[in-house]
Amino acid sequence: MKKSHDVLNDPFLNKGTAFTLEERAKLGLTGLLPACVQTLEEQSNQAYAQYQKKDSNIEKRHFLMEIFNTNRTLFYALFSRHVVEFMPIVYDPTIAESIERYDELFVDPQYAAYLSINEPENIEATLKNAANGRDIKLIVATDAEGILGIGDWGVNGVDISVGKLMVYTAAAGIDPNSVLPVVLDVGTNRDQLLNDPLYLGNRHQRVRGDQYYQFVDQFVQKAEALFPKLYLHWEDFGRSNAANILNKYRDKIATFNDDIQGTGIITLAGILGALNISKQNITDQTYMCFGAGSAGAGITTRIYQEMLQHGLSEKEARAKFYMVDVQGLLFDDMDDLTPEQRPFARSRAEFANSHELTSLEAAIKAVHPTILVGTSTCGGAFTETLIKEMAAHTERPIIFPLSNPTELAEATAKDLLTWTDGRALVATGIPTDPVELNGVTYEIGQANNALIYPGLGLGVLASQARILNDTMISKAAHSLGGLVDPSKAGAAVLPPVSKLVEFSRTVAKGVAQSAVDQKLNKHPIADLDNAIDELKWIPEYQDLTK
Ligand SMILES: NC(=O)c1ccc[n+]([C@@H]2O[C@H](COP(=O)([O-])OP(=O)(O)OC[C@H]3O[C@@H](n4cnc5c(N)ncnc54)[C@H](O)[C@@H]3O)[C@@H](O)[C@H]2O)c1
Ligand SMILES: O=C(O)C[C@H](O)C(=O)O
Ligand SMILES: [Mn+2]
Repeated sequence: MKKSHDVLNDPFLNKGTAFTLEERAKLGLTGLLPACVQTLEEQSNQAYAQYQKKDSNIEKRHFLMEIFNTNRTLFYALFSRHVVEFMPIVYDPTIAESIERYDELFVDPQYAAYLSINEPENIEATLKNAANGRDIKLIVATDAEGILGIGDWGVNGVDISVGKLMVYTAAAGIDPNSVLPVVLDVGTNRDQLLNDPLYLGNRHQRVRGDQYYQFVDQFVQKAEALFPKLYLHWEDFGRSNAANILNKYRDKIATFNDDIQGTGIITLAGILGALNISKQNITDQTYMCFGAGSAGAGITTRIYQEMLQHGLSEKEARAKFYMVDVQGLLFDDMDDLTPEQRPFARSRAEFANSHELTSLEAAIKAVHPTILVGTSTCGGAFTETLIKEMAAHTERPIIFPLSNPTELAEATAKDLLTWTDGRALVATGIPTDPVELNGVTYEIGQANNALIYPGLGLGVLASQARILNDTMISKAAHSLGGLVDPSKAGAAVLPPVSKLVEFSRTVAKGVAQSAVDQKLNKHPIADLDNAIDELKWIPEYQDLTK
């Protein structure tokens, strides 16, 4: 058993002033703490009072990380008491600034595994060292080429893996002892970092091609060999690699790409919520994606799959979708389409003026979409002119500006509701306060993959599913239905973050049941609810002397 400072310095064991006098005597802690023995409640209240005195969001986050780095139980006890308030601080949007300033603010590696493409021979040792004997069931891995919408941040991007895992525990009770944040440091193309004397990562351009994919594969093989119960979450990879990596492994191991699949699920759930309010059918919609990258194409594919499930043929369903990217409306004669864009590229013969459709506004005028989803990283792209043009042709336009962080959102909910006189059905990627308009309070759903990936992960882990397939993913999207009263004026299209813990459990049950129904569970499960509950970690102190 660890003693003295080995206990105090272990964030998984440390209780700080909550160590009882008996524990202090048995663990060699006598005199190493102030005399007063506090309860977890007293510690939480004291920490929260300190938190409230911090002036900026980044200072609030930095303080919370100090708690995280020294006492995981206290951190999650605090997080569980303030989920709605802490999510935008621990996670999106404040995590963007934390990543941008990672090397300036660095104080602790936070039990992450830093894998360098220059030492692939160290992958196994690094994963073993980082696990340190723990039974790792969940890894969030990033190469940080596409952090949120802020792009390539090299090794700084490790913070997105750490932050995503914090949300897994806060939302779904995933045991923090069983998780491992990983960054694949393959270099960075950001000159600001390469020229920054404080930068802590490999100081060279990103490595691409065979060497890159061999490195990723070595990581997967070693991780799967070391951690047999592993669920592997890919996060914020670049558009040219994200889908390739997911497609290579999705039928072989339990794995998931949050930007592609997670956003697809939450956006479908939001659209189903919106159609619940407008009483319209999904097969009557005309869908436009603005920014057809990992998230945009992933969402489009998910909505397309849903239309097939509602009885449309592939031809009928494809006719409902339009993608706009840097080229404007995407056409099938373009030679720079990604494999994920190509199935949705249109024929120029459909338009008399196809060569003029090189902007979002022109595309909207030509197509008159009823659903517009932004994953473009272009802040403010949904202007009043083009939103009014869209709203002139559909009674309840569904408009989701999903780009993160805040300054990159294509529009604000307030503007969208104002410009459409309250008719728009809105969800945003960042948290948005309710909007008051014409005497109605509009609750704004957060279409962020953080509302779905924790429950999805809990479902995969509880069922010990061999893989995560589309049936399970579709089930996750439909599990979020029915949680909002659509008849209430200003109703949100998604359940509120205040119910995140509750609906993460609902999602987990649906996903786990789907895995078992498909016989994807590696071992027999007598009671699924029990299997889920057994995985749930509660932030409360254990008696270390027993
Ligand atoms: N709300 C969520 O849960 C969620 C989930 C994933 C991604 N996102 C956000 O979506 C955005 C994109 O993320 P991604 O992972 O798909 O990145 P990505 O780089 O894969 O895709 C971005 C796409 O936008 C296109 N684009 C860039 N500038 C454009 C312009 N001026 N006009 C049209 N298209 C343009 C790019 O060509 C690319 O195809 C980011 O801001 C990210 O934070 C949000
Ligand atoms: O990280 C988030 O807030 C959601 C998503 O994964 C993104 O990349 O924006
Ligand atoms: Mn992401």
